[in-house]
Amino acid sequence: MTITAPEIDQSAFKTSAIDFDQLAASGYVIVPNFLALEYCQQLFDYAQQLTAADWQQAGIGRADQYTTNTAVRQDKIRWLNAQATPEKAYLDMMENLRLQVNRELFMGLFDYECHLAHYPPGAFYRKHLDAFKGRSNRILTTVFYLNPDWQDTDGGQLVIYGERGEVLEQVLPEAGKLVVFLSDVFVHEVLAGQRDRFSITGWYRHNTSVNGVVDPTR
Ligand SMILES: O=C(O)CCC(=O)C(=O)O
Ligand SMILES: [Fe+2]
Repeated sequence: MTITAPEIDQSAFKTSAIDFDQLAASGYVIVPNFLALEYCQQLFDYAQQLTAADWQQAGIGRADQYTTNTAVRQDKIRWLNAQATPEKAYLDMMENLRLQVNRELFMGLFDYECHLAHYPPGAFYRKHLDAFKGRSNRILTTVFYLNPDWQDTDGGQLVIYGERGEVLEQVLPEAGKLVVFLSDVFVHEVLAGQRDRFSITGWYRHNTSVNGVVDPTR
């Protein structure tokens, strides 16, 4: 079954349909034109005008286990928050999607965190899982791409691997495309590209707070 997201308010982006049956059956789904290019361009332009001070070197691990390791990943990131208008529009859109996923697949997703990512030419992110079974509350990964006119020859593919290490998908980071997958199931990597590559990566999470102490988000 396929449903279309209702528009939640004027500021929210209008999104196109996601095939929830496909997500349920294979654990991932790729939606080529999730968001209309005009909205995508707004996010792309916003990312372009950010300055060096707005970005941080991406790291690995969370909270006290956080380290930066440029042999593993070389992107720069910026966590989104609702204070900046284009960031809020994206967060609203993904909140809307959270409610849809819970309605369609009963996943009990509790919240969402996401960051912009900038991979300069040559930057990569080696094979990894976003979550380890039982050790993370990250349930569902979303990656949304902002890059207009991205060509095969630009590289920068997201490669998604299956259980036996076989390549399931090679995804070009084209503007408007959304990829959703189970965070603790699919090993994936970002290949080096020829151009600056912009995306928004996020995670829907379960609530693992204990005695009212909320699990750290990052
Ligand atoms: O940008 C992508 O295609 C994937 C990024 C990723 O794997 C991550 O940030 O964990
Ligand atoms: Fe990842």
